[in-house]
Amino acid sequence: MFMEHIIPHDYIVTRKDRNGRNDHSSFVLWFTGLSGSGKSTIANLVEKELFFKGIQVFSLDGDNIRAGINKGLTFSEGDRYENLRRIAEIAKLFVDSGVVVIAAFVSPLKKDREMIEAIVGSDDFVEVFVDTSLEECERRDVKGLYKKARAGEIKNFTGISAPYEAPENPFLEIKTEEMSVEEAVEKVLVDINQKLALK
Ligand SMILES: Nc1ncnc2c1ncn2[C@@H]1O[C@H](COP(=O)(O)OS(=O)(=O)O)[C@@H](OP(=O)(O)O)[C@H]1O
Ligand SMILES: Nc1ncnc2c1ncn2[C@@H]1O[C@H](COP(=O)(O)OP(=O)(O)O)[C@@H](O)[C@H]1O
Repeated sequence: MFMEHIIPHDYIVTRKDRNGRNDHSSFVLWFTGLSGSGKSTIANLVEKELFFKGIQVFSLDGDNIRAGINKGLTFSEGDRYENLRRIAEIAKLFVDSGVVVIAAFVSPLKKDREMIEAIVGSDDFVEVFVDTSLEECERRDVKGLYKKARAGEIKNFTGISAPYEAPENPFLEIKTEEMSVEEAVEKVLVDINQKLALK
C-alpha cells in the first residue's frame, strides 16, 4: 500500500559495470552456525585473504549490526527474523555496489535462511555451514555465554533453550572438529574461487 507511488527507475551505472571495474563478481558469503562454532574466526581470515588479493570485500557481523542499525532487537524468534531480514537487505545493497559481503550470523532457522536467500537472490547466496557440535561449542565457551545460558541467566539461547536447524544442502560445510582454522579458511577460499569470476 505504502509502495503504490514509488516508481522504480533504471540505473545508468549497473552492477555489471561495477563488477567489471573490480574485475570480480559480487555475492554474499553467509556463515551460519552455533555461537562459538567458528564463524567469526573463519570469516575474518577469509576477509583478510580476499582483501589482500585486491577483492572488494566487507564483513557484516554482530559487532557492526546488532550494536548499530539493529540495536534494541532481542533474540526472540520475531526479532531474530527482523535482524536477519535487515542484514539481508543491507547485504543486497553491498552486492549491488560490487562488494563481496561476508556475513557471520547464527541464523538458526531454516525459514529465516530461506528468507535471506529470497532477498539476496539464490545465485548470490553462498551458504557456509560452520558445523561444530554443541558439546564442542560449549567446551570452547569463548564468551562464557553457554555457562550463563545453562544457569538460566540468558533466555532463548541457541542450542540450549532455542533451536538450531542445520542447513540440509549448504554450498559448503566446515567441520571445525576435523580441520584446523587454516584448513577451514583455505577450503572456503578454494571453493568460492569460481564464484569470483566475472559472469
Ligand atoms: N540468546 C542468544 N542466542 C544466541 N546468541 C546470543 C544470544 N544472546 C546473545 N548472543 C550473542 O549474539 C550473537 C548472535 O547474534 P546473531 O545476530 O548472529 O543471532 S541471530 O542470527 O539473530 O540468531 C552470538 O554471537 P556468536 O557467538 O558470534 O555467534 C552470541 O554471542
Ligand atoms: N577449526 C576451527 N575453525 C574455527 N574456529 C576454531 C577451530 N578450531 C578451534 N576454533 C576456535 O573456536 C572459537 C570460535 O569462536 P568464534 O569464531 O568467535 O565463533 P562464532 O563466531 O561462531 O561465535 C575460537 O576461539 C577459535 O579459535
